[in-house]
Amino acid sequence: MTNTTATAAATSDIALPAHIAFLGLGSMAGAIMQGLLATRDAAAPPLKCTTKSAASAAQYEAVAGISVTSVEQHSEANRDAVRQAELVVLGVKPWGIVETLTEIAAELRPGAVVVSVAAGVPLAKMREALRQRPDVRLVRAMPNTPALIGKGVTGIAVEHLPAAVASGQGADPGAQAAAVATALFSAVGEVVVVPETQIDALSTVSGSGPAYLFWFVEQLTAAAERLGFEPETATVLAQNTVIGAAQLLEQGSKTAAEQRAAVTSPNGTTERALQAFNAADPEAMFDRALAAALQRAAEIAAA
Ligand SMILES: NC(=O)C1=CN([C@@H]2O[C@H](COP(=O)(O)OP(=O)(O)OC[C@H]3O[C@@H](n4cnc5c(N)ncnc54)[C@H](OP(=O)(O)O)[C@@H]3O)[C@@H](O)[C@H]2O)C=CC1
Ligand SMILES: O=C(O)[C@@H]1CCC=N1
Repeated sequence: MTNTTATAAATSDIALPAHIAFLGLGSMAGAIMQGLLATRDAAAPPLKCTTKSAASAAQYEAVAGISVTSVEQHSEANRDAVRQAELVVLGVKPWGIVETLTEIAAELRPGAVVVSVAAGVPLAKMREALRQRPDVRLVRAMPNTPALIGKGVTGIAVEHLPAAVASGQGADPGAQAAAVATALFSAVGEVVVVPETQIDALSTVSGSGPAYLFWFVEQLTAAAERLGFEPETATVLAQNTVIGAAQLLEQGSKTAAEQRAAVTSPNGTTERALQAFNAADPEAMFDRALAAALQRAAEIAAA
């Protein structure tokens, strides 16, 4: 497990609660749910999941180990899903977080841990929606979609409760909540625990990061097509190059810089290509892109 900023609990020390609910099961929460399912004991209680539409719920009809109910078909779906849950994952869009928390506030099991994966929604805003439930522990998480195949990277941040509230909850409720969230996200990849002030910045790197890589593949494919390759061939060239290179990195014997050096013959062709890329000031381009993502998170927080 990687950890650069603060403490991340060891996976083996933590038991994942038996009763888990997922409210919202789209690209992100669906990936976490399916990644988790792959590691879960067949005898474990079903993961209780909800979607907005019946059509989305129907996509999971044949999946064993979960029950999925849509709010469209059953207006009580979210409230029913959380009643027994020790751990609740909020997988709705950022603008649905407060509404969903308000909806489930009275039904949450005492001491439940509620984890939001929403970009830009601060813990303080979530706490405001759950102000009548100081017993419930809140976590902000920023996962990414490779969680689907157990290769996710997730940043988590816990709230710091006022001393008066925290003292009524036994030893360090924040640490306990972090441990539960770590147990969840360790099942689907790497976990980094950070202060909440860093979670939006982390999101611009690892939360959005898969999209940057897919965009790179699209760009390389299109460039190959402009060089005259058929679309199918261009896709094989670009896509398999990125997959192969990522797997070399995963082997871990060399850093990215060392792997790049191994491809780049002195005065060779790759060197010329990299010089052309560097002439476009990639540092400024990356800084601009990540700053734009950070700015959007701030806008969501202020909305
Ligand atoms: N996509 C990503 O890579 C990442 C996303 N995130 C965060 O994850 C969250 C979800 O994003 P994403 O998965 O992309 O979005 P999606 O639109 O794919 O998923 C949203 C899900 O929420 C469901 N939903 C909407 N309203 C309700 C409701 N009232 N009750 C229950 N379920 C509801 C939707 O159901 P239906 O399908 O029926 O509309 C859908 O399953 C966002 O907050 C985002 O910031 C975080 C990290 C990475
Ligand atoms: O684009 C988004 O808002 C979400 C957060 C990080 C990745 N996807």
